[in-house]
Amino acid sequence: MTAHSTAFPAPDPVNPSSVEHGSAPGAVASSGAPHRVDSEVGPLRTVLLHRPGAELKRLTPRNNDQLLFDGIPWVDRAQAEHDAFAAVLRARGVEVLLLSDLLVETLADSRARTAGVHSAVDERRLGIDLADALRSHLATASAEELAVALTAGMTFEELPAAEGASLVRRMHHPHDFAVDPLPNLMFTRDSSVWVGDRVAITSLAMPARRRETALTDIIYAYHPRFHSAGRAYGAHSAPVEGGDVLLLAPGVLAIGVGERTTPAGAESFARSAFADGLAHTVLAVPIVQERATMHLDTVCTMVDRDAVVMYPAVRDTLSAYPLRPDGSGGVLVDGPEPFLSAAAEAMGIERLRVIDTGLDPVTAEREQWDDGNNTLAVAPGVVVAYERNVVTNAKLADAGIEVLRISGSELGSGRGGPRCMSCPVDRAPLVG
Ligand SMILES: NC(=O)NCCC[C@H](N)C(=O)O
Repeated sequence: MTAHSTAFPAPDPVNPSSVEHGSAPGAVASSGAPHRVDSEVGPLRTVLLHRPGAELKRLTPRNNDQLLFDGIPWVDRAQAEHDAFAAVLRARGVEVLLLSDLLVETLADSRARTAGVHSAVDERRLGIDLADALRSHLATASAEELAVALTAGMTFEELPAAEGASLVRRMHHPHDFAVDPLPNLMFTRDSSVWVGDRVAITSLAMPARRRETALTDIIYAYHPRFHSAGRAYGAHSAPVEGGDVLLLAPGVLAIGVGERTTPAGAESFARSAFADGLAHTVLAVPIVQERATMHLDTVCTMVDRDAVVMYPAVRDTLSAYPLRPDGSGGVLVDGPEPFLSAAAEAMGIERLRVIDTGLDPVTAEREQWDDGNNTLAVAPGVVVAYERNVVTNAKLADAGIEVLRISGSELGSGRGGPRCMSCPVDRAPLVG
């Protein structure tokens, strides 16, 4: 493993994001890193996916609600669907990075191992003795074994055998989780987001997902490919999830505020982006606090440099509070104003087009639930979408958008589509 040499202080192994990142909270000097994302639709060059694995096998009818799944996926089929998704991207020349591969490579670094073990072992749940035993066990596990424990979790019956009596072990059911699984890890969009040449480790709102950012944090801190990448935003700040962050144009962000991202999260993300020179305008966009609209990207995604696909039910009501820097480290707040005109103004275009999906309200509601509006652009006017959203896809095609259809019958049970399942790490700039 390459030595961890950066232009900024080495992270604290048990808390990589604790590094002091420059002037504003979460800010560092520009790294000149080779990764950069300035828009939603610039030709996609590199993307981070997570092929679902053993963590999905932890889902049962007793825990699926708490673990944020609407059903119990058929795991082999979900993996096949995900492989097909990755293949579609590769066929378009996209470099696909798989989170588990990066994690195993990262865990070759002893500081990453320390941080990974620290994130997984919860002394409040295990008690001192069991926590110590688990730490020792994981400390000697191979990188591959540790990566599985970190992603799929561990049950009490999977803990290493121990001498003596432990009340904790004796009173827990053998199938209780000693380390929680992370079945939502495949929604890589939410746990980190690139803005310009910096990566923000987000702050996830739901308890079932919080530990995901420990993994993205150590990957970006210690993987040789990323360890010099600049950071944006503070990983332990107010909740912001990547599904709420849309890069409408270079310097223009929209941040959904609803079930996941809070007003404080949107405001501090904006403050950090302004301090780092990553944005001149952030639109804070209120969305209904419901599961169906958990993130902004469940109702609106960009399909071209000046066009979005949007859930018709919100088209006329979506609003925005434009935030701009006040020049002395603060944030000026305007609005609320209609989202579409506020976005167009900030983007410097005459109009932000909404592809007219013209759906009847029932079909629109069904296809929104199945992530019809959650498309991933691989280039301007070219998007990946779930094939099941037949009507939305047909309307997109009618409007001249090339739709690369993928199957999501099993993947969709986690309530996330192609955008949710992808974290763009590098996009070519938009020219012209
Ligand atoms: N950006 C997204 O909309 N991500 C989908 C996340 C689905 C996951 N089951 C969750 O509830 O967080």
